[in-house]
Amino acid sequence: MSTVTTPKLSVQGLTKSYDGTPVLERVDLLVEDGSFCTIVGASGCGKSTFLRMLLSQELPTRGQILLDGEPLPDEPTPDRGIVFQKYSVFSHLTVAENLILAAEFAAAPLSGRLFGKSRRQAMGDIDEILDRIGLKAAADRYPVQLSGGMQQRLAIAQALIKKPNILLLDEPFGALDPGIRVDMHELLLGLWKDLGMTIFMVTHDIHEAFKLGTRLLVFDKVRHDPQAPDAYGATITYDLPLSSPNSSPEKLPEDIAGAIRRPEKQPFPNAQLPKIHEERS
Ligand SMILES: Nc1ncnc2c1ncn2[C@@H]1O[C@H](COP(=O)(O)OP(=O)(O)OP(=O)(O)O)[C@@H](O)[C@H]1O
Repeated sequence: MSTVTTPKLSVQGLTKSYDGTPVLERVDLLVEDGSFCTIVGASGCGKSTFLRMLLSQELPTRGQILLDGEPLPDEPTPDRGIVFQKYSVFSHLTVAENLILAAEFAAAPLSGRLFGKSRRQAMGDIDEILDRIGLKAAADRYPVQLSGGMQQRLAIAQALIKKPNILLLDEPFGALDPGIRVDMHELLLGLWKDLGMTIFMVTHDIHEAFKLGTRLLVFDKVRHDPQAPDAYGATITYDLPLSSPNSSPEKLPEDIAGAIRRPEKQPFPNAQLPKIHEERS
């Protein structure tokens, strides 16, 4: 007897336009709980917009997103955390104080304050997270006293304090040196495995996308009018499983690699439509 499981996320006919200009068109996607989806695509094709819709920071123009089979709430909720390339932590608060503030707003969005048992619980969570992400010794430092990698650890901790089961990462390591990026990859993979989150991560680094993801989503336009470059939006043109040991960016078909490299406004090199949901051999 087969059992049917509800996907963690179901994206159905998602379209987003700004002032009538389409950015994303008819995006369809089913994502299982615990997946690590890496997202690549030309600059300006709508990757961040897609993440903001998963967070409910933006509402779709058409279509819908279901979370555990239910329509996504209209507002961001603590079960969905986000980390940006440059996170604006409060510079006048220490590492620990920044985390306390994040915990307070997650637990008590209206008052922004925690008292008694809830506060003790939050302090325990903060201690555990600081330990987990290697910032315990820096708990009393101010952001200006942290390296870039440490600041991104703090940004990740701020998202994790809300105990999200979906973590959205928008080029989180884009500003870091290559050596620090490798450390951050290990940290992120460890957190993903231990905490069982579903992750969506936008990156411009195809090697990073292959190394971290269980699934690669390529955003691109399937229709393009050279006379009207903004006439059509992007969608998911390739959806590749990355679990095979043979997965490698070097084996990427040239039309996918080209879609990732191509600046968004540049016309398509040929009129051929990319194949959707193609799997590599
Ligand atoms: N709030 C907004 N109002 C109007 N246009 C917007 C808004 N947000 C994004 N856009 C436009 O939507 C398009 C997609 O932007 P988005 O930031 O999602 O792209 P991206 O793929 O994440 O780009 P990049 O890789 O350069 O970060 C861009 O043309 C952008 O100018």
